[in-house]
Amino acid sequence: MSIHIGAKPGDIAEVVLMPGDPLRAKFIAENYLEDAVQYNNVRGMLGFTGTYKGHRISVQGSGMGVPSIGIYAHELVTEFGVRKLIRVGSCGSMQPHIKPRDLVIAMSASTDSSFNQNRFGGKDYSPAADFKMLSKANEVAEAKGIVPFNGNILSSDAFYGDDADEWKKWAKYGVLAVEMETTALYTIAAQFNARALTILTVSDSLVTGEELSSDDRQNTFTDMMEIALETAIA
Ligand SMILES: O=P(O)(O)O[C@H]1O[C@H](CO)[C@@H](O)[C@H]1O
Ligand SMILES: O=c1cc[nH]c(=O)[nH]1
Repeated sequence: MSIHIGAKPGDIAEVVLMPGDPLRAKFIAENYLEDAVQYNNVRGMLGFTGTYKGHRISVQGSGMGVPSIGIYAHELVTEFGVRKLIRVGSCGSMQPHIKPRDLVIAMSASTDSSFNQNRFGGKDYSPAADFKMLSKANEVAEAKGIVPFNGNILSSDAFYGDDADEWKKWAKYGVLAVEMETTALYTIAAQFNARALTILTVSDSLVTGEELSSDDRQNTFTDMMEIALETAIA
């Protein structure tokens, strides 16, 4: 058992899906995993292990934001031997051609967080996805008739910022969408020689103001979940 994950050695699979929302973790376990067993309820951050097409898979809520996923990713890799982490999250689109329910795969993650500046003495580290998993996720998506948008995303510390137009600078430089965790996930995976990928479903558009409900965000992003599961077992 680690400080934040109440599992025993061996309870967690080598590959873990990580939604921000612990109830999205429960949805994935209930709808896709066979013989799923809940191994964590510390702080209500649910974690489950089961099998998907005969392969052992875990799904662990990460909570919201860089500090929270930083804790869970670190403990999964260093205390439970996890080797592959796939974030399955929601995001806000910054580009007019990327609409609600579209999929975004994060090749890299820019950030306004100090997480890596602190780590690298003020210098700029570029957290990047695992290329093999990124390629596989695209292959799986295309086989389902889905063409995801691949590119740079923003991991922001603030869901509610002060300047309503701040996102436009990032958008001008080609950033596809905003979420709150990937910069830390990719950095921690790199630190411990593990592999990480973020797949996101667009839950709202900063361009048009459209947004999906909380229930949609928890229970309906099934294309993303299925692509992540197929990538996980590849
Ligand atoms: O839907 P999840 O995975 O939580 O991801 C996004 O949603 C949360 C904000 O509503 C942040 O965690 C952000 O990254
Ligand atoms: O706009 C959004 C939508 C989802 N997640 C975010 O962090 N921002």
